[in-house]
Amino acid sequence: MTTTTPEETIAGARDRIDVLDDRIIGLIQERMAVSAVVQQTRIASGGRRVHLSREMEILGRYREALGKPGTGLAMTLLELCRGRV
Ligand SMILES: O=C(O)C(=O)C[C@]1(C(=O)O)C=C[C@@H](O)C=C1
Repeated sequence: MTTTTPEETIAGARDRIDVLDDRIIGLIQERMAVSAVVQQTRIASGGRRVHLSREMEILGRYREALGKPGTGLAMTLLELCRGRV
């Protein structure tokens, strides 16, 4: 029987975290591109970049799923997607 050392367990878990972080970053970049389409379309038809009620919906969703830090995460995501307001 082979035993796994704590160092090996940690190294393996960190490899998985790196893979997950790459996927998360890819998803964020995809979200930014989709968000840009929505914003550009709204602006081209005379609207504003920011849509507050939609942002409230998104903040609520993240908070419900992840608790209070979820709100901060959603705010950071929104800033990445539409810039600072
Ligand atoms: O859903 C929209 O109307 C968007 O423009 C997308 C988005 C987002 O990234 O989620 C970006 C800016 C708006 O203020 C609200 C939401």
